[in-house]
Amino acid sequence: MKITNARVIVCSPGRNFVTLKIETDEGLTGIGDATLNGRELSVAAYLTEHVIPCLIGRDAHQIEDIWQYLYKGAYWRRGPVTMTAIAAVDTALWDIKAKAAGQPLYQLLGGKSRTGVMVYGHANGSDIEHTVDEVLRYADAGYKAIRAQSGVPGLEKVYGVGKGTLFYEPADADLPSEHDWSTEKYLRHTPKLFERIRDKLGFEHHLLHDVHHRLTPIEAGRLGKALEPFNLFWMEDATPAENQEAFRLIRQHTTTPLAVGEIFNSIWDCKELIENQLIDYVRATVVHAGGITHLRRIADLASLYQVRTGCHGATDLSPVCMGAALHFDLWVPNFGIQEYMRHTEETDAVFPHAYTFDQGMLYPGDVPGHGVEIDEVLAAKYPYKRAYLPVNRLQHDGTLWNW
Ligand SMILES: O=C(O)C(=O)C[C@H](O)[C@H](O)CO
Ligand SMILES: [Mg+2]
Repeated sequence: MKITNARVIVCSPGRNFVTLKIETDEGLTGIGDATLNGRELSVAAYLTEHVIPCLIGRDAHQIEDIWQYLYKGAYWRRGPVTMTAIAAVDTALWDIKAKAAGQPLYQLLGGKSRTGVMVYGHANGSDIEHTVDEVLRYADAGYKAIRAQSGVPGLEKVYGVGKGTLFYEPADADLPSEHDWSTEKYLRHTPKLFERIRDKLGFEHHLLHDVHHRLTPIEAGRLGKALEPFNLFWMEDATPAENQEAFRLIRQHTTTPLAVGEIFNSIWDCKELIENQLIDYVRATVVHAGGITHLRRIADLASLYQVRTGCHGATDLSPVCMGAALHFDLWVPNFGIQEYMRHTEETDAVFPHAYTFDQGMLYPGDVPGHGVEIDEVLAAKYPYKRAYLPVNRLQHDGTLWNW
């Protein structure tokens, strides 16, 4: 089956998405997500100018060979733009292969390892009481696992706190908006938040928290220790992970489980973290980590060290990534949890999908392929709009910090 055509579709139904569509001489098509939040057009150009010309005429069934060809063939290897572009090709080809087989994608990976995919939702509020109410609302909606983020007294805007809707969207301005940050205020506040949530909710539900790279390793150790009585499922991105060794210091101080990896794009970003058992969950997902083909390699390495998966699933990953990730999740033996931030109605309309939510679980559906399509006519009604994530500056002197 030959690849006859491929094209990039950029649209903004509520937020920006980049989608690659591959066509074959047998009439089968497949799509892959290529969205890199805030840098969307770089991946679109990379695909259009540098990747698509290499695909035409190749055998769509040779997924591994095409993966190696694009990875080694680029010479430069790795990096978010390259790996997102490769992921889009890889996802579209798995979609085509599964459609050709007349099977849902999870069957080609090895079949179901579980009945459904446990997800966590995002509860957030302007203060502790508001966040507690939101957590209870998520519990009432059937979620078994809930991430809690709250506004911090004395800070105007913080990561993870939206405007009270289900659709938190941080890429909110055409140039980065500026937030202020105080580690001291955050560290004083966060244990109180989880104490109050456990008081009201009890211990039946999983609770998660995203530090979003804003602490140093020793501060993260302190927070992890302070959160131990509240039994977190994980503390995420406790410190920036470019230096994988940094996690050793956190581990020395706390038994709160650690998750990291939404910004990783290859196995090399997490090799030491996994081999030294410095983390418990790896958060890489299909779109930014080289597609199903590469994510599977990461998960297999992780399984040797009892590290489980916890795929990233924020709104900037399109329903195409979510669909593919759910097939991966249903199969992967060392599955942990899947993040699930709901997309807007406009987004869902542009990307009709087979996956469904019920009682805190997602199900990828049983249609052939990954089960997500794109309505190109509708997509054309939502042109690209530049949108950036915010930056953080230290409140006391304006130093640029991690957001
Ligand atoms: O979903 C999460 O855990 C995030 O940290 C979301 C990220 O801020 C978002 O995907 C950045 O584009
Ligand atoms: Mg995160």
